[in-house]
Amino acid sequence: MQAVSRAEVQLVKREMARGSIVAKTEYAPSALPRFDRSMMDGFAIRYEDAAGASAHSPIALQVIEHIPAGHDPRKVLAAGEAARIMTGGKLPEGADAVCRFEHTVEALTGVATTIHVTRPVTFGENISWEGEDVSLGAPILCKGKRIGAAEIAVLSALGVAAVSVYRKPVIGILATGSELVHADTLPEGAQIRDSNTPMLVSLVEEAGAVPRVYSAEQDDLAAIANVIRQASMETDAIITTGGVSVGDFDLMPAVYEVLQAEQRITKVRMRPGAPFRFSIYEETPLFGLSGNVAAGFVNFQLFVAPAIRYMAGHERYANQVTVATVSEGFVRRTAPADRYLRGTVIMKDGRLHIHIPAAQSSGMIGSFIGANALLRLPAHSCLETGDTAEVVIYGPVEYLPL
Ligand SMILES: Nc1nc2c(c(=O)[nH]1)N[C@H]1C(S)=C(S)[C@@H](COP(=O)(O)OP(=O)(O)OC[C@H]3O[C@@H](n4cnc5c(N)ncnc54)[C@H](O)[C@@H]3O)O[C@H]1N2
Ligand code: MOO
Repeated sequence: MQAVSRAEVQLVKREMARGSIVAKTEYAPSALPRFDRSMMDGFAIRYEDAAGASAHSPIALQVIEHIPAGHDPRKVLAAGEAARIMTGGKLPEGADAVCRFEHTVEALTGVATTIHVTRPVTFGENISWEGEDVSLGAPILCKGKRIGAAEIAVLSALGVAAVSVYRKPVIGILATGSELVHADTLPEGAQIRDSNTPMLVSLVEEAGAVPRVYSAEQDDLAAIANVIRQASMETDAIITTGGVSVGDFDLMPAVYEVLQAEQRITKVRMRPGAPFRFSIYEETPLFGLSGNVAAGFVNFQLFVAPAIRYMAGHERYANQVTVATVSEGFVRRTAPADRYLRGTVIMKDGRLHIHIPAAQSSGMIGSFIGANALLRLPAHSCLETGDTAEVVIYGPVEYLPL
């Protein structure tokens, strides 16, 4: 990760912070709830007053006031008294429990001045005490963690209007290849629709960054170099697809030469995605992915996603690696070089299992539908049904009932 750096810290409005990563741990400026409150519709009482109450020998209490949510109690509750209180209502001084309507008689009319409690309550029953949810000074946002709906709810409840987060990195995307047409264009002859660009837009967003799509006069070295020059001034990193292998029109190596980019990685010993390249141009990282759609997907998950998460400020930016058991129906396989097999991991009987489809070619994307993991088959190893193997999980895992 030395090759990429964290984006700068900025203050953003609470509602704009969703999906961003916390740059500075935030502490609760006040307690939640702000006051002792009722969790049920019922009567605030002194718990000792209801000791021994039952349906056969109910205990009578005098109703002294009515406390809807949002209203301050006006009276102090004494022994033998009750205050009609609604869920969320502020507990009157002197009360230490709430007896719900269902455990009283004559309660539901709302006008009774005396109620009969038919069940004892314990101290604090149906009460949420001040600070019980979030105590004053407790950490509410932790550095390096992603902000989601729950964090935004807590910030709102505490009135925190803005938070320090890392700016979401902007990632340039450039698909190369003169055979490509836009996904909405009807391809003619041997043309193909560009599926890498929309795929990368989604992957970049999933990784917590902002995609910016570029286009260049295709298979024109100077034009591609110019677009990269321009993009390097507007983005934090650039992803290209295609043209990284040894074909007659595979221009990316020549583009890096023209740009005098510092080439750090020119090939990786794995499939799919062997021709992956990583370079630095004017301090901007350039990820050169294979044009083969599955190869590009694998390159992205293994190398680009962790780098983006790092730039975005994630504390745990590395891929999630664990082990899973290969499910029924897998045809025994060996690998001359490290191989990543796409598959679907599920949790069953308390263990992770992976189903691996037969279609594993670098140019095929169909078998990625519904997949959530890549199984690593190390070079010169053999894999069959029932074996356990290392898996990189990149999507949500379904849990089957036990
Ligand atoms: N003689 C050799 N040929 C190849 C080698 C090799 O070592 N020697 N490597 C193979 C491997 S492995 C891969 S992977 C591919 C990599 O090719 P490139 O990354 O240079 O990609 P392209 O040639 O530009 O395209 C490959 C394939 O993908 C299609 N493509 C390209 N861009 C898109 C896009 N945006 N959306 C959808 N599909 C795209 C393109 O039409 C090609 O079919 O090279 C092997 N060859
Ligand atoms: O490395 Mo390439 O991605 O196998 O086909």
